[in-house]
Amino acid sequence: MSIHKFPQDFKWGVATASYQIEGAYNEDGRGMSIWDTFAHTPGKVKNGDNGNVACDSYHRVEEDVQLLKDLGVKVYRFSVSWPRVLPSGRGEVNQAGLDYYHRLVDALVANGIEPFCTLYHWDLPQALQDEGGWGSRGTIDAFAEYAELMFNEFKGKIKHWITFNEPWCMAFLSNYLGVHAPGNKDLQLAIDVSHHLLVAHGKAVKRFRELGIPGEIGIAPNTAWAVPYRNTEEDIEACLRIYGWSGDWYLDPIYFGEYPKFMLEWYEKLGYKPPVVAGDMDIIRQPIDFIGINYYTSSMNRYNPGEAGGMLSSEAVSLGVAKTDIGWEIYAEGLYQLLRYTADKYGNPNLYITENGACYNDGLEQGGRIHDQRRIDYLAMHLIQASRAIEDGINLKGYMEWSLMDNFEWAEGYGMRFGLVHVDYDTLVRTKKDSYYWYKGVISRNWFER
Ligand SMILES: CO[C@H](O)c1c[n+]2c([nH]1)[C@H](O)[C@@H](O)[C@H](O)[C@H]2CO
Repeated sequence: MSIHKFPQDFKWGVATASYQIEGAYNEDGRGMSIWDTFAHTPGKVKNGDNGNVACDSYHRVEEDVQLLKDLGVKVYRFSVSWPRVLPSGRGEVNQAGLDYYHRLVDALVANGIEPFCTLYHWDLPQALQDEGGWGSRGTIDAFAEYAELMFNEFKGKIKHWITFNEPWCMAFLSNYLGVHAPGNKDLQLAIDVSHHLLVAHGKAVKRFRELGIPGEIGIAPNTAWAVPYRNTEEDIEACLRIYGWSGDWYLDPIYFGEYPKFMLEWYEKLGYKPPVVAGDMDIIRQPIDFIGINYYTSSMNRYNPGEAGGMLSSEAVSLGVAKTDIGWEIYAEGLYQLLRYTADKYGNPNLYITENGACYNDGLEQGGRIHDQRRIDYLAMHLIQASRAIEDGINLKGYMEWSLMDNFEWAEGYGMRFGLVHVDYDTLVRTKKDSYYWYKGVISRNWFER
């Protein structure tokens, strides 16, 4: 057994997202989002589930903040529903929507919890999608205006801002693989979306600085770590393309002002390239204050130019390790390797783990307890790697567990549970799981033994 410690000012937290927990999809002036449209389309989400009610957090601010307070978190990462504050995506503001976020932020601050705000966690106003969505350059300025509204409205109250959650999901999972809203399957569109969201990110950061907003701003890519099947140049490059797809493609333009050359050449060989307009790359490369790392799993990849290798000629093979209930392989070492790679490549910037967690569908047992020991084991394994990274000089500043509570798991619907708190979707009763109490102990001690 060893003791795993964390710095005194380490920012312990949990994370959620608007469409996954809020519900109240058509209340108090909220506009429709692409996820309302997608989830209401038969066949898109398992069991026909949708976020109409979700965890009903829109009506349960005090109850949820009490869960956060009891947990002892220092920060709470949540996202804003863009169509709840700007029903048409731009123009007329919905004051009731802003008032909801003021209630949430004020309750957090009153309880000594720092709000960590994600501006965009996938719920684009449908009105903007109707004009081309992220495939259109018009959405760039719409996002910048939305960001400016939120910066001015919450200036001094919210001091940690994330522009985008998981650009790769916004672009490729949603517009090339078609698994998420709006469900397109078009590689050039996905490359266009990636570029437009990067320009939008840069414009928002630029306004954040120009407005003199106190605090910090960053972005949270989803970074799929890949381990080479064989120690050959072909397999190593196959892994670099996997990471390049989801991480470098976004972080290189921000940190270096250019797309990763090896990925540009890969796409150009296939006949695709980003729609760069003069001045775009300078806008994108606004300095940011941190990178948010969302880590859940890794893959083992090998070069395969055939169909099994897909667009990247990179085939995933099993790591041969245990999987969570959503089928993702558990590979905590991958978190360390990812943190190391990111620190070495981008100049050891401030990092937060903005998401890490596990899907285990343990249910209520006699006596109302939920014994999710597998989640405790998963969290412990990954926190060991986080502590190791800090000891090795990596500027890891905080950890936000995914998720505070079970919630709408996108195309999987409500069947996949990631929460420290169980939600009964019939009654909306929240029940703290064993992992909630374990994590509460880690936070209060700032160390744990394993
Ligand atoms: C490979 O996992 C991805 O990085 C990822 C996993 N997750 C995410 N991104 C999203 O940011 C969350 O909204 C999901 O609920 C959460 C759990 O699926």
